[in-house]
Amino acid sequence: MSEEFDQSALEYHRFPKPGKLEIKATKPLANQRDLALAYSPGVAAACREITDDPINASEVTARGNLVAVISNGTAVLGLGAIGGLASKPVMEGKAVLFKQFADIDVFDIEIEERDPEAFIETVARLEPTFGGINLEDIKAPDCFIIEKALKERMGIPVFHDDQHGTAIVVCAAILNGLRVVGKDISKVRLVTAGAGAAALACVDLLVTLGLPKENITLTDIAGVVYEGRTEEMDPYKGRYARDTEQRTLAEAIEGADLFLGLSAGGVLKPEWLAKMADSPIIMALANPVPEIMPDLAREARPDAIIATGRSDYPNQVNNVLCFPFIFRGALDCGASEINEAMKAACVRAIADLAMAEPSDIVRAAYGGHQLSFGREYLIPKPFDPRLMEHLAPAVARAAMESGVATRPIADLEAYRRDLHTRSHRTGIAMKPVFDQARIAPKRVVFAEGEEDRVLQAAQQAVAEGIARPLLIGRPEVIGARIEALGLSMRPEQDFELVVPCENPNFENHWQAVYDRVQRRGYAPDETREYIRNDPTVLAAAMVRCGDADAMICGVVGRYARHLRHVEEVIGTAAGVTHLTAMNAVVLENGPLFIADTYVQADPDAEQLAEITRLCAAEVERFGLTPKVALLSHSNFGSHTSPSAQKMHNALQLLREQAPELEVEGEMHANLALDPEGRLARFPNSRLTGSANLLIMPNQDAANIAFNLLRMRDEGASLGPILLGSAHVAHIATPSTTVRGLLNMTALAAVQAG
Ligand SMILES: NC(=O)C1=CN([C@@H]2O[C@H](COP(=O)(O)OP(=O)(O)OC[C@H]3O[C@@H](n4cnc5c(N)ncnc54)[C@H](OP(=O)(O)O)[C@@H]3O)[C@@H](O)[C@H]2O)C=CC1
Ligand SMILES: CC(=O)C(=O)O
Ligand SMILES: [Mg+2]
Repeated sequence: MSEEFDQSALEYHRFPKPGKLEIKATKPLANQRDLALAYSPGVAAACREITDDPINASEVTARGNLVAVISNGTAVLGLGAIGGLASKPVMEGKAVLFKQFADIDVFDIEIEERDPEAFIETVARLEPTFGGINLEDIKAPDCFIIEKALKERMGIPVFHDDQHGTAIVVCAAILNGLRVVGKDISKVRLVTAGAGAAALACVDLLVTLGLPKENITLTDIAGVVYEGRTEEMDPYKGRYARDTEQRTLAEAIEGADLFLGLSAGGVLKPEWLAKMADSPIIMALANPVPEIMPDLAREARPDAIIATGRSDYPNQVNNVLCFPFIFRGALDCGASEINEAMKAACVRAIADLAMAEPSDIVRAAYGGHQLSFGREYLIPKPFDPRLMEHLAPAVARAAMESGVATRPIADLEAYRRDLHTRSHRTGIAMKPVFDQARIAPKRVVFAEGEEDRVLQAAQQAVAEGIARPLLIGRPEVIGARIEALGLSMRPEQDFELVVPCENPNFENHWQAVYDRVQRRGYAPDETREYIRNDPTVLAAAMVRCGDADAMICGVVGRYARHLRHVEEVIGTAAGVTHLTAMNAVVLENGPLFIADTYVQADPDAEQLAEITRLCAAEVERFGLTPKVALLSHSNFGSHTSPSAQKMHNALQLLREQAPELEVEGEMHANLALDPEGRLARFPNSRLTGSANLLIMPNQDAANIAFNLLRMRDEGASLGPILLGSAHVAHIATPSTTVRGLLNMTALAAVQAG
């Protein structure tokens, strides 16, 4: 690892606050009443709930979602017995991974105690605090004794991550690796470097999956684990002691199909690899330095599949793919333990997910690399947002079927959907829209049907059952891109191809367009060209003629060009004078809508009133009551500039046109979002609570505010949502993600309903 990288890691840990964690309150504590509820006397009511029935602890405390990551620092990564204090960065790190990947809260607990019995006594007494115990970086064989005793004594899941988390991920990777090289698990030979916590758990699980015990050779610091060896032996490795003359890893590796390193950096020499069998699988999983660096292994054996525990090489085999999700499933069904059936379910779920279509978010997180199942993509990536929704329900189902779930989940499919929503923040805002779209899926035509993002969004729309995509493009290009992206949707069955040069409804389409544009200077011939050459025009014509229910364009090219086509061919709905565009940023407490971000550059008061009405109606689709603030540099008449005056006038118009609407203005942005500040400044405000729809005086303000918030909030955003058109049409932007397009598809389908 370079010095520069180490320096960056230290800065990451030091600034802006030391460490990686803090505690955050989930309830307000702003006044005397909150204090009385949170603490004495109110808290006593919560205590009594638990004394009445201990199961209520998961309802009135954070326990049901709280896991202890506990270590005594005796086998910290591959750094050895560096002690509890020095292990703290790793344990804080595990806590962050639990939170980030599965929304599980963690207290990291480092205990300075190397005697297993004393350690067991300490941990066993923590049961009231936690919903689960994740033991971490405790050396073998102590970890076996500790885990067994704690499992017996505690009524909550106890899981030694370095054993079982690692074994689950390793087994998924090996099963998939063998699939790639076409070898049968019952015929392969395995040699390990390491015979400790991780290695022994891995070989145990591999044996249950069908790898014959006699095909396994363990090696450790003293070499091959053979029958009769006395040095550095314990009964746990003794189970795999072999009757063999081999004494070193260099000898044992001969003819092996699999190398599994869970020991220390650099113990595998490149020159030994030549002796391995054809297409060997080399898993060098010691952290942070693997048993062999992948480039050296690749040079020595170009035919090998290579994996490490690190994120900077392909095939990261690391227990992070398991522990957040196995605990998510176990906690959510109140599992009293994590048993063999739950582990097996997790192995299968990880292995299967690698073969499903990779997600756009994973691609984005990994620099847009092509990720399809194969030698360099054996198992999913840690940033794959699908992990939680695939693994946790599989684990919960296994817990329920094996009788260890104290709070069984009645509807596992609804649970999966809920997890999906939790792993995609925009999903929470979009949930009511998706639910509605599923009721009667509509035909949505995509103008840029050859684009990768469109194809991925279409695939997801099919999988979610929210729309039937119609893709404009060349069949051979669309087919090739579907193949390259590893998507499973098929023409006719899942989507329709719309080929511009073979358009059977061309006559209808051109006539419909001509009706709209003949007075805009287009001759019949030009109109024909217009449709043939521009897929946005064709998509608009299809919607106009009823051959599609809604259209989406704009993934390529300028917004203004697409807008012109939509205005020309589709136009505004009856009673609407102008189109308008609204975006939303999804904040922690819900979406904040902003308009007009793309269409009207400098709307007057009349136009602002229309924008507000269109946007407010759309906000309701998200299951929200619109609360509108008309924003300005002026605060309730503090300025009389023309732009302040127009916001004031818009308010008067809205009071007449939509008297039921909760709208106020003109006001500063901070007061829109701060009800108490607003009340102090202007007690007669008719807006209650925080505004969820901000109407800006012009497009500059709207677009700038939206993009600022979007960057601040790491891109969780919706839109642009085009409003006021005679038929449903949406114009994406070149930066719209697959998820953004999927959200637009769901919205379009619902609007068309
Ligand atoms: N990628 C992943 O997800 C994970 C990786 N790991 C990595 O695996 C390694 C082992 O962890 P864990 O099992 O928890 O630790 P343990 O201390 O329980 O086991 C370590 C094992 O490695 C052996 N070993 C240590 N040094 C050498 C060496 N120089 N040559 C040969 N064997 C050696 C030890 O031998 P002996 O028994 O003789 O002491 C022991 O068998 C660490 O590097 C850790 O980072 C662990 C968990 C997950
Ligand atoms: C990944 C992990 O848990 C370890 O290296 O110890
Ligand atoms: Mg570990």
